Amino acid sequence: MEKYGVIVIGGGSGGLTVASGAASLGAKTALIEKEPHLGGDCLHVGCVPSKAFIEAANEVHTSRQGDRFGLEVSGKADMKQVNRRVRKSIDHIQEHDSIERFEDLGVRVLIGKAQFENPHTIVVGNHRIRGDKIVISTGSRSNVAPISGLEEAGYITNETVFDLEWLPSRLAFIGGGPIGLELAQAFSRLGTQVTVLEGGPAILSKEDGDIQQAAAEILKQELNIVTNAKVDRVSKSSETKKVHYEVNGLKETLDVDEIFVATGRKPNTEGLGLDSAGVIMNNRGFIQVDGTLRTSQSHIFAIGDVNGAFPFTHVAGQEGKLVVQNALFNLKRKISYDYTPWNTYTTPEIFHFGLTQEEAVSQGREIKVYKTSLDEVDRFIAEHKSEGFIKIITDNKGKILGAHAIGKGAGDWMQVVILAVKQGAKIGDLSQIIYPYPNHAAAIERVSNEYWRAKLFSGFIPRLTKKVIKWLP
Ligand SMILES: Cc1cc2nc3c(=O)[nH]c(=O)nc-3n(C[C@H](O)[C@H](O)[C@H](O)COP(=O)(O)OP(=O)(O)OC[C@H]3O[C@@H](n4cnc5c(N)ncnc54)[C@H](O)[C@@H]3O)c2cc1C
Ligand SMILES: NC(=O)c1ccc[n+]([C@@H]2O[C@H](COP(=O)([O-])OP(=O)(O)OC[C@H]3O[C@@H](n4cnc5c(N)ncnc54)[C@H](O)[C@@H]3O)[C@@H](O)[C@H]2O)c1
Repeated sequence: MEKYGVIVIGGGSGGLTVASGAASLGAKTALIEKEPHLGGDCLHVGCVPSKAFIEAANEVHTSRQGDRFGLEVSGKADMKQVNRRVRKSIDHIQEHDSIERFEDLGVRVLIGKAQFENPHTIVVGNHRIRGDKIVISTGSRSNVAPISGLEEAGYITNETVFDLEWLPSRLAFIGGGPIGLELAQAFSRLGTQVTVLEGGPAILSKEDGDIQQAAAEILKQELNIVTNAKVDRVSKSSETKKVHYEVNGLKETLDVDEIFVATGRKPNTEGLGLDSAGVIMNNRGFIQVDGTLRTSQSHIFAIGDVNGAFPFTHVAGQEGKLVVQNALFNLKRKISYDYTPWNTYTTPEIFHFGLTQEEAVSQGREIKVYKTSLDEVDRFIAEHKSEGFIKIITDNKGKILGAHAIGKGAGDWMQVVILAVKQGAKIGDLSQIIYPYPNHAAAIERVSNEYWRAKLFSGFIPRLTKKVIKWLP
């Protein structure tokens, strides 16, 4: 039986980070992936294709608005062309995540489904391999809500949408989280009539309340969004799919050509033989880990979506880097999610960092909230893209507890705040750096000026300066 220092199960965002890190540091490393290619969900059915699809849809949308400048644009978007562009983006990045590249790094790549035989032994096809340390990074998949008639009528998810060869005229999205909304808006921009049925009282339930409200107002210009929608069943008559739902006690039926289900995620743990490994799961069905990302077996780690902490590519990567150290050097370093931001790539983009106002209040903190509309920031005004705002939540001393923004490119220009907080800077420090005029990040300067305005131009300081100025010659 072949023996390895580290065996990684799953060649996606988390697994690839561990495999390359462990091999580069000299550990004998094996990587097991069930698909014939590496890259995982993010590359094949997640982040990359969705962002390529969104960009294609945005280009179509912008072209259609050419009439504002006297240009005539007509015609229907060709889904085959759109998805060909999506494929091109995947193929480009696939080169970086190729099996050959990992083998060149010294990783033994085994293609096949991994199954634990015992806590140290894994079976993959005809191979039985043994690992001193094992890292599970098998990701997640759509948790399709159990809706009567859905299976019979058929539906699409992020796993099948990028293979569509035709553009649906009418599309229902069940679920108003980031997966649903990013793609719902993209379809709308390609020319589809889109309805989003969200079971909860608001879309984007993890966002700050003000952001949720603003996002709903903006997105409603392009999408029909129904909240508190209880989807009872789905039926099909000839080519039309019917979604039967109830809202505020009223029964409604929505006729569509296709249904996209985006009702959350569930971990890929089936068939892994976790019982044989002695690895236990938490009450949500995700693999239970401690702060060092060790499972109930101290030599087995679980990272990425499968541990249910934060389902993002950058988190899987961050966890992977920590596990390389903990696994190889028997360290007990703990993961910190304190500086974990995320973006939602709707138009406009949404940036999320730290506590929401609701979370800060529920923790009983005394907070101050600074908010500036983007229609006070010159660049957004010049570009006619001034929808949105920036909001920073601090404690009484100006320490940043949360930062949120909705606006053009917010996911990029708000990065400044993450660095500032990481360096221990407070809100006041954000106005002490120079923002080359007229960049978008000046929104940060503007909101931090609010802090100084409150501090300097009211209360004791202006009373004092008034007196000093009076006595000056
Ligand atoms: C539509 C969509 C858009 C998204 N957009 C973003 C975004 O913009 N930004 C962001 O940060 N995140 C985004 N995400 C989330 C992101 O894709 C995941 O958080 C990330 O892929 C998780 O990485 P992972 O390593 O845990 O899992 P994955 O990258 O999915 O890798 C898991 C791998 O394990 C393999 N595997 C599973 N079981 C076995 C087994 N038994 N044996 C061997 N191999 C196995 C799988 O085939 C897969 O390759 C998006 C997700 C979706 C669905
Ligand atoms: N830009 C990004 O970083 C990005 C993009 C897409 C996905 N992701 C990741 O993927 C994860 C999963 O995204 P998601 O949108 O599938 O999940 P989610 O859990 O965020 O949202 C699912 C939504 O579906 C609703 N829902 C559930 N059952 C329903 C039903 N029967 N009827 C109507 N509504 C129902 C829920 O109330 C919820 O609002 C996200 O948490 C995110 O971390 C990230």
